[in-house]
Amino acid sequence: MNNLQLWQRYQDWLYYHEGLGLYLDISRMRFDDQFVNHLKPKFDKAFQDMEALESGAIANPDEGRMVGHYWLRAPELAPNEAVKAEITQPLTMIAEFVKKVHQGTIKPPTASKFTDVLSVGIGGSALGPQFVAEALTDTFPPMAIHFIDNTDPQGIDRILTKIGDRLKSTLVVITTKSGGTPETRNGMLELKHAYEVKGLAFEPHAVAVTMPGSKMDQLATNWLARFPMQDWVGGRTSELSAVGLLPAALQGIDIQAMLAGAKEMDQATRVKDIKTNPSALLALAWYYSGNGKGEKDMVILPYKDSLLLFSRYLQQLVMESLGKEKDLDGNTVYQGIAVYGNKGSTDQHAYVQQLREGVPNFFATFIEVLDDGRKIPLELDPGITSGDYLSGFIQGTRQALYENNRDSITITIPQVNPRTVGALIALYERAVSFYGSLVNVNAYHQPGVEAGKKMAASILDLQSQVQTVIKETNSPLDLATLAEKAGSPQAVEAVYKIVRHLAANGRHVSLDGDLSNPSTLKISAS
Ligand SMILES: O=P(O)(O)OC[C@H]1O[C@](O)(CO)[C@@H](O)[C@@H]1O
Repeated sequence: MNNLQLWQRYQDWLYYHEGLGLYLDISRMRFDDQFVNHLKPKFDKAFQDMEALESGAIANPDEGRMVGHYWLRAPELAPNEAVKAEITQPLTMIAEFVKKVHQGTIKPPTASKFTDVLSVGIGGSALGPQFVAEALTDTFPPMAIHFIDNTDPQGIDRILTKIGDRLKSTLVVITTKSGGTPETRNGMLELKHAYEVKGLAFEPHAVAVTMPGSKMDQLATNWLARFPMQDWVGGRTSELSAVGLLPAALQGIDIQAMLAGAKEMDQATRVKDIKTNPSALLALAWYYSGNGKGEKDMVILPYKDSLLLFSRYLQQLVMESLGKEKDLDGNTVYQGIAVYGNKGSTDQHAYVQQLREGVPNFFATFIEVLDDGRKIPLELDPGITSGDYLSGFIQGTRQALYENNRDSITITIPQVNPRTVGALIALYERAVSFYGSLVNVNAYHQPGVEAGKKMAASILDLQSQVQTVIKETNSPLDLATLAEKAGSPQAVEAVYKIVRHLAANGRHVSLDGDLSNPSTLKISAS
């Protein structure tokens, strides 16, 4: 196609949401009308599936759960009054709690006000709050936010050192839907210890966001507050539940505007017509690009620093939802779409070289923000500002990729603000739902993550056995004997890795022998 034909294609496929000022352009994906017609029956089913899901169907069949994250921004659509109350009550609780924290009516025992928020959680209990904090926090927010999203002691210490004496005025938010995630539990225990070391009580500084009745909920009965998480909201779609709204509100972000933006996008994506439904257009483009089998990766390139974490947020939303071995009929399908990205134009000086010329196994998604965010533009060259450069780079890269047969989608928003961020979240949540229907997978469970968790637990059990054997044995042992005495003769490699880690951390284990030849090693207590 020549430039004028492309311009026509651009106009033919351009989606514009007037209320949100959001544009979606899929003209640089090379599908044709025949492809769209071919997908129409699948989309008819996807629209029906969405309607059923929004009416309260058990959309997550193997966990027997409703999937209701769309009701979070439209409680009036909840299937019954009880579910509606599960949405509205936490919203009232959050508003009241945050107001009192900001006023200093709710305050820590040894300081006049809470100054900082320390959020502990992982996966869906961290990625949304992190993305939103990066995207929307003011330069001088009412409370600074920090995150612990791992069980890495060095990472935890780094945050604690940064907070320093302000620990006494830090509000700890422990977020875990299930209430039993080990990383989050460890973060909580580490913080409890940190408060104790400073002679402070942990409980009056802590709140929990978790499902009522969960382990964490039971632990938190004497904490400052508990905010319920709904059973019918999955972790990766929980940003607009208490999981994301509480920390956002504490940072002074307008959470009602986030909800409103998401609601507007939900409404726009209830239209049962591919061409005028932006989430359907995204799902269509993904299906086209990867042949309905995820053959191409999704590269997310926002040309705006504050959207840096969008790709990380989408990584979980898309990959945990769509990355499935079996389809809904039990066939082995190995579905999914790999997601990665960072930000432009920064990435142009890193991996865009491969995108333009290397293995063509991706499609790009550019996110463009019209407002440069400067009241007084500064011209660096005659008539040209930094923002003009950014705008030029996004156009240039899109064009350079297209010329070399690399497809792309472009989403344009007027500004990064609570409304557009809420809308972007909803846009992708619903695109994932549609795509899940198109490829017939359950987008709402995550059976695959359990295997790694179980294996990690068995390694920790083995470590306890190994430590007991080492402590009780006077003479050095080789790895095979140690594994045998620990009751796992087959697990020599695992035992080797356990003792190597213990030795590296001064945990009363020494390894003697040739480190490049593990079978020569003798293990003893030290
Ligand atoms: O909020 P939770 O229950 O601690 O879970 C955290 C994350 O762990 C997962 O269950 C995967 O292990 C995600 O789906 C979830 O977002």
